[in-house]
Amino acid sequence: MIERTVPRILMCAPTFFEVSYVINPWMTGHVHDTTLERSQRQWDALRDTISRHADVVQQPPAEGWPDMTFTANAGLVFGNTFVPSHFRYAERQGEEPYDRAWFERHGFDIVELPGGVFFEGAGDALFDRGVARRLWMGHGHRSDVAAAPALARLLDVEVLSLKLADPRFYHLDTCFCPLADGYTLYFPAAFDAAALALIEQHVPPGQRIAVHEHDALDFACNAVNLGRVVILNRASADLRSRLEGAGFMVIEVALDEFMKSGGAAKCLTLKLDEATGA
Ligand SMILES: NC(=O)NCCC[C@H](N)C(=O)O
Repeated sequence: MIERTVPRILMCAPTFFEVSYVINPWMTGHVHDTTLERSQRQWDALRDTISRHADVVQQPPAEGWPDMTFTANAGLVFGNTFVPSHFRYAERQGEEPYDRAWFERHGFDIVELPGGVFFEGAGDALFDRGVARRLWMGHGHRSDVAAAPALARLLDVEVLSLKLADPRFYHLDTCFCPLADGYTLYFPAAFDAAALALIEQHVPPGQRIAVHEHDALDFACNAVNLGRVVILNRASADLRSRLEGAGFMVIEVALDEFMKSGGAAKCLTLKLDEATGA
């Protein structure tokens, strides 16, 4: 497969975005607390920023499915294969037919997980950017641990399972972000001891960028990495200088309207060219 030089990123406009139910701690106290004007403005800024480093492809939003703007959760892309999500909560399950139809229409091969396994796509499954065919998978809140061996078999990849321990960091992409050349941004306290040991075993100390709680709560790990660019909601001066020291350029885009729903930059995107590295 020929790898594209300009990555394609799937985004879905927040036309119908709102907080209308509570399925994670961030949503508590924010029901009907967002406005279309603010969310559209912040999403436009993210789209424009990403457009300078990638081609943004847009999926039409569907009325009645307010979290569909978080395209990371549609499923997992690997080469031309798409593994659709099976959402844990009924509040999001209605997104599934729209996502499946979009990927079918765009020529992806649809590969199914076994029935009854919850899996929330690239919210919980993130490819390493240093080691080919290595997938990090979070479980414990949304995705089932049973998705890990199934994905390993279906995609012929190594899957490293990480148990998430803090309900505020309910998807792996809220507390862990593989970056170019194997650098890894993560919030250690979001993981159980075995998961932390696994991270430390597979990511060399010089490539681990552990964030403090204040950065984690600002969704700094929920970053979009395109080459040497890291796009995120906010980074402290300390985190910014550590990322710059590792050769990354940090771009902040305020996304607080989406944080009321428990998501930020990475959740609002899905990379459509996930290299198979084979
Ligand atoms: N972390 C992500 O990948 N996506 C954010 C999803 C937010 C949505 N309100 C949810 O709880 O599923």
